[in-house]
Amino acid sequence: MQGVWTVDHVRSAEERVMAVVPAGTLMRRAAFGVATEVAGLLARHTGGVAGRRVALLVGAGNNGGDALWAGAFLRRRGVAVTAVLLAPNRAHPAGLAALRRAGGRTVTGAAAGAVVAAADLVVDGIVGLSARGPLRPDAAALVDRITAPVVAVDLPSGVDPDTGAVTGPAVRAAVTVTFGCRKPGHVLAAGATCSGVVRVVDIGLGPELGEPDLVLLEPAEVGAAWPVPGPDDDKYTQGVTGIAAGSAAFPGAAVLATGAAVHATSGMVRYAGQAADAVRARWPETVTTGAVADAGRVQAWVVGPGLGTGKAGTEALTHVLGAGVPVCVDADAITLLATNPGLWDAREPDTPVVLTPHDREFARLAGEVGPDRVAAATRAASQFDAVVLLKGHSTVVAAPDGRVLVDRAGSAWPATAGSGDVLTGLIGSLLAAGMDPWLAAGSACLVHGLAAELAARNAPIGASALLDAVPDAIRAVRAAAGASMAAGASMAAGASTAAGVGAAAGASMAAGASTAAGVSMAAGVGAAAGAGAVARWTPAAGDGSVSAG
Ligand SMILES: NC(=O)C1=CN([C@@H]2O[C@H](COP(=O)(O)OP(=O)(O)OC[C@H]3O[C@@H](n4cnc5c(N)ncnc54)[C@H](O)[C@@H]3O)[C@@H](O)[C@H]2O)[C@@H](O)CC1
Ligand SMILES: [K+]
Repeated sequence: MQGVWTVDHVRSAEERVMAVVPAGTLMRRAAFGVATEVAGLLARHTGGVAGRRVALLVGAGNNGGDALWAGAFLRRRGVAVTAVLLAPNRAHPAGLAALRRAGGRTVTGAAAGAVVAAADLVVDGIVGLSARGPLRPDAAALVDRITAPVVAVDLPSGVDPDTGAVTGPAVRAAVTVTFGCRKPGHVLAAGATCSGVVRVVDIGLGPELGEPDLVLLEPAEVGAAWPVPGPDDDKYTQGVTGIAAGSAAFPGAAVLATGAAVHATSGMVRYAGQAADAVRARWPETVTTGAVADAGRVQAWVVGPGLGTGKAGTEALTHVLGAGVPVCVDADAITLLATNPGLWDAREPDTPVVLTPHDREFARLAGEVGPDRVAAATRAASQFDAVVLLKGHSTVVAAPDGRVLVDRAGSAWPATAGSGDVLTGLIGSLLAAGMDPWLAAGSACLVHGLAAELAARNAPIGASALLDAVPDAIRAVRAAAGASMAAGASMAAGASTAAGVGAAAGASMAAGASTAAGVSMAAGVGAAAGAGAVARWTPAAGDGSVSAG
């Protein structure tokens, strides 16, 4: 898992480190990381570094200081650096002096627009961890003039550092170079999109950071935990998933949710409901009945997709909540709980529940999501004593015990009708296999996003295609896991680290999973989908971090 830390925790860690290192050390480490990334991008994409034009957008604080120091380092490589001072009287004094000593130029006011428009690359040092609200009008007007790729310092300006919310104009970076660790603004809401590829520069905060506030699952760990049959297994030992979904009006939801459970594990799937004929026709390996009461024993239930909110749906929900096994509650079942909270009384005490609302369902169940998606999901998880998977481009999964993970979709391809039914079926089968509900929800989400990318290959898809790609997605995460295990084994056997890393990188590329960079999981798909300039500037696959030197 990769950790993500809130601004308060980053600041505390910074204070502790700053107390024991000479003044200015952290800023110079940070700035050196920015300069390294900028020089690398210039070299790879313009064929050189010396003589290239870099514009620095410099705000009033230390974020601008980082940009100015980075400019000073870039001058040593012969880059033509011009700093646009947005608050000339408050620009970081030491950074400004360093840039000027190194031969960098500064501009203010009306001359700035032309400098920004003519740059080969723009560095965004407008505002960082102290950001409040969107870009101010003067900065927004300059950002509008940018045609070159942007490297954001620490965080794209205009993005809320702790929620990723963007409420007005914001910088859209090709690369964000951040310091010490990822912050929530890099992975949540619109901030995840504005950040582009995130590079983490080690400035020595690591030992002081403590437990992360959020985590990101890695494809390799999902692959390692994915349940597959062992030599002693049969169809029952791997968990029987019950699907209470679909109706005469919506048989498709039942077919999709059941299909996901069929693909996810080798355990048995029982379907119960009004779409039994359609399910049996498409998935002959399932056992079908007309009502949940007749379904027989299962190890987890999925309830809701296409179920309807009438009498049959209410009866099905009441039955599964009282069955004493984990339940994934989705779609119409969420609406039923929202409109009739008394239905919660049917829940067998201690039954693990996973709720999978999108924003409108969440609002019905627990009030408006608001700008802080982590706070909303955490609040609902505690209120309902359930894992809450709040869907979005970045999906937040909160457990009642306070654990929170974020799944940053590598693409928007999962946004298609029926996609949620597939996700629910995946979660249900992982619950039936006995996986921790929070991990089950997060793992299903990661595989679901990867399946969408593999299916789409850069063209729109429907949920059936996504479903068909689930086995390939599972193969990919299992291959990533195999590669890490092989790498670990060879390192333990005394093989060189480089060989291990190379093997892992090769295997994850073969698997279509670009893991540590956390960018598009289907290699190349995300880059190809981006706007021309951004795609051209997407960094080469790397390990997602650079040394501060
Ligand atoms: N504290 C440290 O140890 C380190 C900090 N570093 C840098 O310092 C940054 C934080 O610096 P600061 O705390 O000085 O603050 P920032 O540079 O983030 O912000 C400066 C000022 O901008 C103003 N502001 C807030 N929102 C704005 C908006 N939307 N538009 C325009 N102006 C806005 C505020 O008055 C704020 O004080 C980090 O993001 C990072 O770049 C790095 O140098 C690494 C070390
Ligand atoms: K910034």
